Amino acid sequence: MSMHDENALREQIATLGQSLFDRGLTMGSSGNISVRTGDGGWLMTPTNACLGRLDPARISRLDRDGRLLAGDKPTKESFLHTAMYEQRPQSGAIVHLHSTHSVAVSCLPEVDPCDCIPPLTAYYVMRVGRLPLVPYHVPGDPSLGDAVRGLAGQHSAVLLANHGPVVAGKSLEAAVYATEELEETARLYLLLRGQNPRTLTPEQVAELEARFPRD
Ligand SMILES: O=C(O)[C@@H](O)C(=O)COP(=O)(O)O
Ligand SMILES: [Zn+2]
Repeated sequence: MSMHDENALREQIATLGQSLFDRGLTMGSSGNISVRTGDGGWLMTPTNACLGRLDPARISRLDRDGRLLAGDKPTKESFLHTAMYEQRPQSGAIVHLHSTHSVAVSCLPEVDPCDCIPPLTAYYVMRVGRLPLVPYHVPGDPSLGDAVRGLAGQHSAVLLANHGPVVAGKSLEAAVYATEELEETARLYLLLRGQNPRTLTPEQVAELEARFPRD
């Protein structure tokens, strides 16, 4: 990857991080973002950094073995990100947020751990699909990577119990869009809770999946 391309990616991470933060999709220094680089390594947001105020030059650059090459110490969730990439060669970026409604769903005792949010809308099916719950782990614990590894091959998004969503996309833009859609659908799900909403039928979901395959 040329220096020019790397710098453009650094700028894009900072711009989209600020956009997510400014719209209240993650707070304080929560959340992290990574993007795969052309040489098999990654750019990752530094640990304890606010996504709303990222300095592109300080974003961590890791090689294919996860060693830090440049920038600040990476997110403590680097294991989680690399575990997900390992299972998803088609994914170019990952976003993890503490977006309020998604976190709320991750705390509900009644959610189906194989599929936390029902197919309420077509766009949710197109962007996210089936969303499994990953049992609670201490943030940054390498065991979280192992837990995600078993699910990431089949799912581009997972929900960490009592923590938040982790969403992969072909590009950073795609991962951000899917994370936004997940958050809005979590909000709808909470709004409709107890009202027995009509969801899409399995046939409607299958049709969407055939016409709009996800990455
Ligand atoms: O919840 C956590 O502690 C992490 O998952 C997180 O969101 C922020 O950690 P860093 O990326 O290490 O700042
Ligand atoms: Zn987190």
